[in-house]
Amino acid sequence: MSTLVAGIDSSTQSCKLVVRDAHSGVVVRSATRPHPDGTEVDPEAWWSAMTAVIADVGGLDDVAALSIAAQQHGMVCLDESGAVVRDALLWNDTRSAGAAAELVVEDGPAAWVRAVGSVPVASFTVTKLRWLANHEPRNAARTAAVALPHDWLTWRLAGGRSIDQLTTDRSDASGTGYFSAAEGEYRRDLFVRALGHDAVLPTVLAPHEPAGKTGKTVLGPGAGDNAAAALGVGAQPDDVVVSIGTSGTAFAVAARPTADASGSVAGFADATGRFLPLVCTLNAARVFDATAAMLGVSHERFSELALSAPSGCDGLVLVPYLDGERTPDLPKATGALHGMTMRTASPAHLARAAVEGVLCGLADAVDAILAHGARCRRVLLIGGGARSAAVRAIAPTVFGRPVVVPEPDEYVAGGAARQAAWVQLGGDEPPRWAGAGSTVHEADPVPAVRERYALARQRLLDRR
Ligand SMILES: Nc1ncnc2c1ncn2[C@@H]1O[C@H](COP(=O)(O)OP(=O)(O)O)[C@@H](O)[C@H]1O
Ligand SMILES: O=C(CO)[C@@H](O)[C@H](O)COP(=O)(O)O
Repeated sequence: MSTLVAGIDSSTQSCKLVVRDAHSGVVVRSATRPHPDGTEVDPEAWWSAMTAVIADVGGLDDVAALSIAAQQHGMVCLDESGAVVRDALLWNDTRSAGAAAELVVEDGPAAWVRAVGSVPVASFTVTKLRWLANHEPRNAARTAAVALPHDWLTWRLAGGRSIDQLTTDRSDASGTGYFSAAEGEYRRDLFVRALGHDAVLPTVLAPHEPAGKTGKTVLGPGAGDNAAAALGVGAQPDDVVVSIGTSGTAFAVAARPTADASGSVAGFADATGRFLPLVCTLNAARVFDATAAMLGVSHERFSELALSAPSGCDGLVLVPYLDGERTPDLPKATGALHGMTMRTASPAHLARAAVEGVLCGLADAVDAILAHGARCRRVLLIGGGARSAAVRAIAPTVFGRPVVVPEPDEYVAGGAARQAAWVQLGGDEPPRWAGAGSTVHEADPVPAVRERYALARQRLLDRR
């Protein structure tokens, strides 16, 4: 009988579960359930979605090991008894922008980078803790432990009773702003300075160290979703992965930590003991959702429209900061449409401007990763947005290089399953699974698209 393993992606918009054969990686069953909207969420909603997908696949009785990956940075505060203190503030909740600015001014960006490898922005857990201390001192005082979404879900699934049993992994801990990926240690001083007092932090497990059990199923340490995606897609050191999901991310697996005092590149850890320099934007696939909804069309029609407009949209440029922006750090920014004329006032131009605008932001992200030492043999494009034919076709014109699109799949859940297989089978490296098929998209670069975007973005910056 084959050995089965499972991986979960508790992402911003949904919970996905995939069961795979531990040796071959072949998918055996899968399920998805939605998460509620919003940037402030009761963790119980993640638990309900997760238990529902487990039930949907017929339970875990025949699953030897399971790992949970999840959206990074979310602040889950627990009291002494392990009860949730308040709704979790997610990575895309920008209310802590002022707290982030306060923390950066206190120490200076260079000191933050030396301490934890990143300059904190509103997404980072440490800024959310400072916001809590400033705005909800009673909730801050009740906080006896702070976990991330994947830590909390793993702990609950293990039947966690005491907050001392919380665990995490290096990849997710490195997104808190109080863990140094380079040193492999918490910076409790920074944690205490943000929250106002000390509290329990999850024990950081090694990349394939078990976190406990649920029934007979062994639980892996789990990971942040981007680190799990790197595992799932089998990223090599000279690959740059671009993910277009709720967030837009560009990241690479690196042997050494990065230190970007400008704050663009976050110095995260990966899920194998290496590093994961990463740039994250707040505006990605949901810009396509919003534009398609505005035009009253499906994703398929949106894609057809975008492909029917000329490259560069006759000068129409969308700076897509619909949710504010994280990179560049403009939490209060709004989107802007430049170059409206009688000619460009068409659904096709708007659809293409949305695709080009999101891709230009991600091309800047790729450049930032490369400027910090990553090599780029190929760009791998994943995430829900990569399901769009227009995105796949337009990406090489904007990135200025061929783009490899692995077969549409749940790469975060798949990476978590691969980690679970590693926990189950042991060894120095995660098991090798045959990679999914992929298509290579090539097109002549159109530098004018990025040039016009850069001008439009600068105009937005100048208005501030
Ligand atoms: N064909 C498509 N074209 C454009 N966007 C799409 C398409 N299919 C899915 N999406 C969008 O991708 C997003 C989901 O991507 P996913 O990577 O699963 O995100 P997350 O991990 O943040 O939940 C949703 O906003 C969804 O509407
Ligand atoms: O904040 C980051 C990375 O730093 C995001 O990538 C989150 O981890 C959310 O991921 P998705 O829900 O978009 O997959």
